[in-house]
Amino acid sequence: MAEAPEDVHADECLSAYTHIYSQDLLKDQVAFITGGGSGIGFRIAEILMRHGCDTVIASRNLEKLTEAAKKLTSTTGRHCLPLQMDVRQPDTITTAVDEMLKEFGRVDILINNAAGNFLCPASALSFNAFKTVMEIDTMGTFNTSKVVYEKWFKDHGGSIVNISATLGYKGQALQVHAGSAKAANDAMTRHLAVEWGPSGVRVNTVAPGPISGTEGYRRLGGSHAESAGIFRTIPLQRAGNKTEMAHTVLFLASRAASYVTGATVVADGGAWLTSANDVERLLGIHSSRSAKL
Ligand SMILES: CC/C=C\C/C=C\C/C=C\C/C=C\C/C=C\C/C=C\C=C\C(=O)SCCNC(=O)CCNC(=O)[C@H](O)C(C)(C)COP(=O)(O)OP(=O)(O)OC[C@H]1O[C@@H](n2cnc3c(N)ncnc32)[C@H](O)[C@@H]1OP(=O)(O)O
Ligand SMILES: NC(=O)C1=CN([C@@H]2O[C@H](COP(=O)(O)OP(=O)(O)OC[C@H]3O[C@@H](n4cnc5c(N)ncnc54)[C@H](OP(=O)(O)O)[C@@H]3O)[C@@H](O)[C@H]2O)C=CC1
Repeated sequence: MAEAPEDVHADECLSAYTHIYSQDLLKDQVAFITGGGSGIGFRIAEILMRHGCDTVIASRNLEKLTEAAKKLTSTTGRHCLPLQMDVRQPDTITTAVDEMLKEFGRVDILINNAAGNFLCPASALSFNAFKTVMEIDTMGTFNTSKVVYEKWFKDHGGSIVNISATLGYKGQALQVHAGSAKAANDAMTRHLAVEWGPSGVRVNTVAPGPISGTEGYRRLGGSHAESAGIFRTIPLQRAGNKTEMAHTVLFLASRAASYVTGATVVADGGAWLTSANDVERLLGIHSSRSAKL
């Protein structure tokens, strides 16, 4: 199996991190990261901070965020502010963005990383379940982008990076809710890039494949897929890791990508190019089953 650079399963901050980009790439900038208290969002916060950035990590669970912010601050020496917020509730976003501007006086980068997902056959998916995932993934991305744009980016410019997924590129069983929501986000990226470009705002997306060491990966049967050898059918023959996603985000967020906007960068080891994305077949689950998974 092809080897993954950096630690594949580390839940803690990276102990021996090797810089790929200049360490002051984001010096004195501020990033707002939704869902930054865990998984890929946490690693994005860490890598951005290791490049000179201060961060706000925002989601629903303040206890988790506070613990994460402590770790991030002590490991990187930059300031991380944890703020409670639900991307489905615009009022909470407004309050969080106001608090960030009060604390830091600016924001340069927005990472729309928060999402909700589970495996469920379309026939068993309730109307409310589909709506819930659309509200978190798609509306949540729009809500947060709009608040940050109105309050800061409109007058100062900025960089937005959305986190999508390649799972819907060919269609995939048990994922109609998440695949639809992420596809809408890819379109949103292009629309907002066109509308907000004249204000100096770049809008891009990173589309991951299976990324190990997160709650999302566990929920979607990642460990099972791994031990069953399923990822060998991916061209790079493995799941990706959080650091690899964070590096792709860092590129798009930074001045290294100053002429890139409206782009979706696929970071999935080539997974969607092969026929290996038939989760139903690979995990031995049948969509005729009516029970929730
Ligand atoms: C990892 C890949 C593994 C294997 C793949 C194998 C091969 C692949 C090879 C190549 C493929 C290439 C790429 C694809 C790979 C990866 C997958 C891509 C995307 C991954 C995305 C994520 O990881 S997103 C992050 C995941 N994390 C979370 O979800 C955490 C946050 N989640 C939540 O808060 C909840 O789970 C929530 C989303 C349900 C929202 O909570 P809440 O607002 O409290 O809502 P509820 O009131 O609980 O529920 C609302 C309605 O939804 C129904 N529901 C809830 N859970 C389920 C379920 N499990 N199944 C069905 N329905 C559910 C609930 O009943 C409510 O509906 P009612 O009608 O009852 O009201
Ligand atoms: N892991 C993978 O294999 C893949 C992941 N992705 C994408 O990467 C991103 C991160 O996923 P991953 O790290 O795996 O998942 P996690 O479950 O670890 O992270 C999801 C984060 O979203 C936050 N969140 C969920 N709902 C809300 C909400 N309503 N308001 C604010 N925050 C919320 C959660 O925090 P809290 O509970 O505190 O609210 C949590 O921190 C997602 O966009 C996901 O779709 C894409 C493809 C594959």
